[in-house]
Amino acid sequence: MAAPWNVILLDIEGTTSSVRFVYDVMFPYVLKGLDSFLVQSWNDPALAPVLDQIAQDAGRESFLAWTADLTDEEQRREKVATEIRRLMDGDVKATGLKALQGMIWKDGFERGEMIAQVYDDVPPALETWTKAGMRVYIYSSGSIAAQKLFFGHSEAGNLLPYFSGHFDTTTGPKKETKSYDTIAAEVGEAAEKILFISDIVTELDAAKEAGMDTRLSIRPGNKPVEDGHTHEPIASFAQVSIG
Ligand SMILES: CSCCC(=O)C(=O)COP(=O)(O)O
Ligand SMILES: [Mg+2]
Repeated sequence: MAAPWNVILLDIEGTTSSVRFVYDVMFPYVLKGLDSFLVQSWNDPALAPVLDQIAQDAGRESFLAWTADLTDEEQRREKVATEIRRLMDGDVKATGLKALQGMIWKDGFERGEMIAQVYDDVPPALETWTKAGMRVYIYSSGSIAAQKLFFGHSEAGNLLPYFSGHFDTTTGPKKETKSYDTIAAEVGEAAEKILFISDIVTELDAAKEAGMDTRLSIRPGNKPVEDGHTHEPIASFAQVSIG
């Protein structure tokens, strides 16, 4: 029997990997390194668009406009650091914050200070699905750069060869149907031929509204899910039946 989907689209936190790893390892790494990263990278041209994005996420036109009242670099860095801490306190999935986190995680993954946790059932499922001819994509609030660092440096080794591509919030928010329309168009598949797996019901609702098939990821430490949703739960990728 042919597989019911041509594409499998995966969330990361709460789906391929534990919420605990993100909150206990990855986020503290950012908070610890934030101030020194900003000092060291302040004149790095790669930081400028990220600072503009942080300002835009805060409702301002640009970093220059956002910090126009400040007189020196140190004050501007402090404003950025305060905003990053505020966003992280509220677990806001803002695009600028996620881009900055990815830049800070780069050293951590590349130096071996962090190794990404993935559930044991994930690598064999990626192998099975891709061998069966399906394409696998990631859609996470984590930036595409961060996703590549994460899966390039996982406990199971480099998992990047399994992925046909990556999506983040630059495609659109994960709780909006339009984002899933865009992803379907970009991967060149009818939405009905795409399975999206996530731990967040509102993300799955948006994907289903776009016509995608869905599975609700139930992993240890995930936020409890209220009854009344319409998504088939799975506790392991081994439960995804490809026929
Ligand atoms: C490499 S992603 C790190 C985790 C993260 O920052 C995040 O926001 C994950 O969100 P998800 O959409 O994968 O639940
Ligand atoms: Mg998630």
